[in-house]
Amino acid sequence: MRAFVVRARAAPVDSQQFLAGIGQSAHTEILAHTLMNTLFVAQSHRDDVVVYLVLESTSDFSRTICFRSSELGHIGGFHEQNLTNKIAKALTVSKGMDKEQLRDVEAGITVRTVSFEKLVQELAEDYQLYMLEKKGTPVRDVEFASKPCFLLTDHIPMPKKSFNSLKRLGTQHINLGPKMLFASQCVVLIHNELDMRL
Ligand SMILES: C[S@@+](CC[C@H](N)C(=O)[O-])C[C@H]1O[C@@H](n2cnc3c(N)ncnc32)[C@H](O)[C@@H]1O
Repeated sequence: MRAFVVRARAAPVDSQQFLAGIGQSAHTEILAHTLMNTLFVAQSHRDDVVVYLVLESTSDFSRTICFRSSELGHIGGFHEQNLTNKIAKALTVSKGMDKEQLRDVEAGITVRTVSFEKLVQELAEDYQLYMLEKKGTPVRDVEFASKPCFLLTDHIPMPKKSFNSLKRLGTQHINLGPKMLFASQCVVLIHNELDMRL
């Protein structure tokens, strides 16, 4: 199993604001692009992937939308609008939720009011955490654990205080090369690196 967490610090948890953020300063389209490249391959989807999108621009709780590739039904197409609509639907379902509640959205998709910090604490019990960042170990020198979980951000960097808590959870840092890439490009390289080692 491969897990990916995208911490989207600029993404609104209100579904209308989320949709309005496409192509604007919130750059919510990043989430659709990353979702596309983590879950799908040509003519199919990967069957061993779980993706967590953590949307943090909120006046109450972060929303963590989870996509499990093995449980997803027919998604209805790979275009950006379809994927952003799936995220917006999960946000609508999450309206009025209290802290740390979970709701089902549709097959393979759930939404939780859980923070990034709490989520990674939970994931660290099952997975080896790897943070994608330019100062990390070159990916080709990394020996991956059997259950890796990759942590990425949107265009806003991980806050400094998160580095200490991630360190306590044994997070390793990975570099994917000299260029600053989009999160959606990082996940393709990670998948490919793992695919080549199978
Ligand atoms: C567009 S980048 C984020 C840019 C952000 N402004 C920053 O300075 O970190 C999106 C995600 O991809 C990761 N990333 C981008 N290029 C990378 C590279 N060459 N190696 C490792 N991670 C990378 C970043 O760490 C971040 O999690």
